[in-house]
Amino acid sequence: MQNKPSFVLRNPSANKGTGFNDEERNKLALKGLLPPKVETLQEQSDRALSQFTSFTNNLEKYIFLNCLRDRNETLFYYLLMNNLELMFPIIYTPTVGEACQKFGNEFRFAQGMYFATQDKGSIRSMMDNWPADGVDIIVVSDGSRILGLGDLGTNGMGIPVGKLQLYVAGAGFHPTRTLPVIIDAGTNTKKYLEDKYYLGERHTRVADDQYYPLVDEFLQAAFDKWPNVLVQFEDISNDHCFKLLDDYRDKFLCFNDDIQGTGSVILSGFINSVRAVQKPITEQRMVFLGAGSAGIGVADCIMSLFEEAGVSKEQARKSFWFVDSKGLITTTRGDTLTPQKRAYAREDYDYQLKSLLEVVRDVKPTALIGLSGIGASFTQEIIEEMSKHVEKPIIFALSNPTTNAECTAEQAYQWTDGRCIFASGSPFKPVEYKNHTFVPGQGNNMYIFPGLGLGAHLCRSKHVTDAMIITAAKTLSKFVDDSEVVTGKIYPGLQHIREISTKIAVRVIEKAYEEGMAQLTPRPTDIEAFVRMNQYNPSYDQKFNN
Ligand SMILES: NC(=O)c1ccc[n+]([C@@H]2O[C@H](COP(=O)([O-])OP(=O)(O)OC[C@H]3O[C@@H](n4cnc5c(N)ncnc54)[C@H](O)[C@@H]3O)[C@@H](O)[C@H]2O)c1
Ligand SMILES: O=C(O)C[C@H](O)C(=O)O
Ligand SMILES: [Mg+2]
Repeated sequence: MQNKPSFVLRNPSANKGTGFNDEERNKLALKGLLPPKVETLQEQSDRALSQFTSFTNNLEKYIFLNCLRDRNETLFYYLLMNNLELMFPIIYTPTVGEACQKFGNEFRFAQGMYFATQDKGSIRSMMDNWPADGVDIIVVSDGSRILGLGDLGTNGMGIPVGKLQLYVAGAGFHPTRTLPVIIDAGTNTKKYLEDKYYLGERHTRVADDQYYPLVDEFLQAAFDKWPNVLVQFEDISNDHCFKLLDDYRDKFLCFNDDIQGTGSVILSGFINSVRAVQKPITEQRMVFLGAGSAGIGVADCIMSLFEEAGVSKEQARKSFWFVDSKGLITTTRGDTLTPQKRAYAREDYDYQLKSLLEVVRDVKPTALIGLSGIGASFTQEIIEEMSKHVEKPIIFALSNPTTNAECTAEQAYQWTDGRCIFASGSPFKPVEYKNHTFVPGQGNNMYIFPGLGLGAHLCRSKHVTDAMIITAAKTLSKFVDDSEVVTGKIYPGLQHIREISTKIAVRVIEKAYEEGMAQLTPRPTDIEAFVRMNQYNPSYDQKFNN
């Protein structure tokens, strides 16, 4: 069967299904293998949308979409790009979280590549098995911290798959040139180790002396095989992710989405929140719940606003309070702090504050930023306490998926009597409160990584720099104008993601040339036209024309 031309019907990147016209059906020996009617992409998409909407369960919708992608990639991306707001919450956060948890049970076909501890020494040759001609972008996870759901091991594959679908739909990477990867270093989640359907290596996580060499071998192999590839580290637990970023950010074209992508998207939301509340950054008092990869990444990015305001780092740090599982992070609480936590540890506390409520009472914050993974941790008491002292509280419940959000949009608007500026990591529906419709913003790194990645890749940047991350944030913030900001809107609608990603890519490329990072010569004269020319758009036009 594989030798017959009709195998094209089983090749998702070549398949058009009923979209093959008569000439193609003759040429490719498809006569009789398809129903007679020749359909347009739009007609196929209409049917697929009606099939999609007939499912009442989100996981079934997820499975339907991924099976569609496995049959006809063009149709999948056409459908997705025409229904972004409806389908992003399915292929991405929050439904992708459930899909990962049930990955072993629902497995139908393999996507991407897996490199496990047993593969040590063979990774480079295994990469030759990847069927595509080239790879422009890899999203790699070890499954150790999937959203706020913990260590899912190999089940985490849904995350690289979903992120790359956003890279294609959101920015215009070519789908056949994307590669989702899982590095399987085991899992510490007993439930999966005992689950007969679990598909990963069945052992607890390997120690660092095995872990780091495995990741190193993967990276060396990837950049050897695909020298111009961009690698995005994703959902890697904080005992490893900071070191990996430090070790490789100046060696390879790579970045960590949870540290830097999140930093950038929340910096953008913060820039607009400051516009909305009309209080300068120097008057903000920020309490963070969670001091992991995302919390630290966000604070590091917000620091840039203080720098621009001429405030020293030492002084700026006094505007941040971090709470982790042990309470307020101070230099005096008697535990050993990681370097990232030490940088924000308060030196001015000779007493212990163990709970978030105590910290909120003590600090009277203007902004409360949740990146803890702990659902419902912004209680009514905490939010009401905060609201007593600030006219327009900034409340970001950023943990994913929805069940892990620190509070819901409805709770935030109700408990602040409609006064808060709210954003969440997972999408919430608009909230009706006191005859007003509040539209919550989605502070999710999905607004940043597609455009950042496209820009860095297209200009062949040597590295992803802090300046590019900040530029991406500022570019995004400009998509919300002053009249919208005053209403509490701090992020643009998802339907604009292509335009946003295009503009971010342009600004990132300009920054890369300014910083001497871009290796593409000559520099394109019209960078925006260059970006647009290189973006994938799903269409049947280009196929089988010769
Ligand atoms: N919205 C976004 O774009 C976005 C981006 C990245 C991460 N996130 C979400 O943020 C959450 C955290 O991600 P991360 O990468 O920082 O994880 P992490 O494991 O690196 O950090 C979690 C932090 O929360 C703290 N914590 C845990 N339990 C706590 C408790 N009971 N009380 C107070 N603090 C507690 C931990 O001490 C740690 O500092 C996840 O739910 C993730 O989905 C959202
Ligand atoms: O995946 C997301 O939705 C955002 C983020 O990268 C996360 O880990 O929660
Ligand atoms: Mg992530």
